[in-house]
Amino acid sequence: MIVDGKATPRGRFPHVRRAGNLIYVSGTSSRRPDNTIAGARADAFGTVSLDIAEQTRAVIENIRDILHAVGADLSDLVQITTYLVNMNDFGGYNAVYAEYFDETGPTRTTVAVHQLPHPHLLIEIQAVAYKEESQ
Ligand SMILES: N/C(=C\C=C\C(=O)O)C(=O)O
Repeated sequence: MIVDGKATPRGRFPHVRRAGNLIYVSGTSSRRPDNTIAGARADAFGTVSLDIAEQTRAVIENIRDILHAVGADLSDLVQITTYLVNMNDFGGYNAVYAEYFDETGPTRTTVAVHQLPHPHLLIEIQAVAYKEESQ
């Protein structure tokens, strides 16, 4: 399913797919529908500054919007995989993450990757939720 109002996927895949009671959310970034990136800005000289806290918050909010489109919420998440470009961002990411989730929340794996699909992206999250179809 492609979710109205979210950034168009940059490939032939959906934002989200339900398989029975499981809901799979494709890797999601802080990209906005207009293809600008929350947590990335350039000054008058073109110097780019990237903010892991802002990007992490935007990613989680994007996932929340995508889950809402299929009748689920962040509280239904059971598993998260996070891709960071730089493990030096782990602390900033972890602090924002803790505003949304705790030890009763989804299992989590965080890894560093060489690159993400845009040079201004610091983080991408892929997630799985469990929500009974009839609910
Ligand atoms: N999930 C993928 C890319 C996501 C990019 C974005 O949300 O900006 C993919 O290429 O598999």
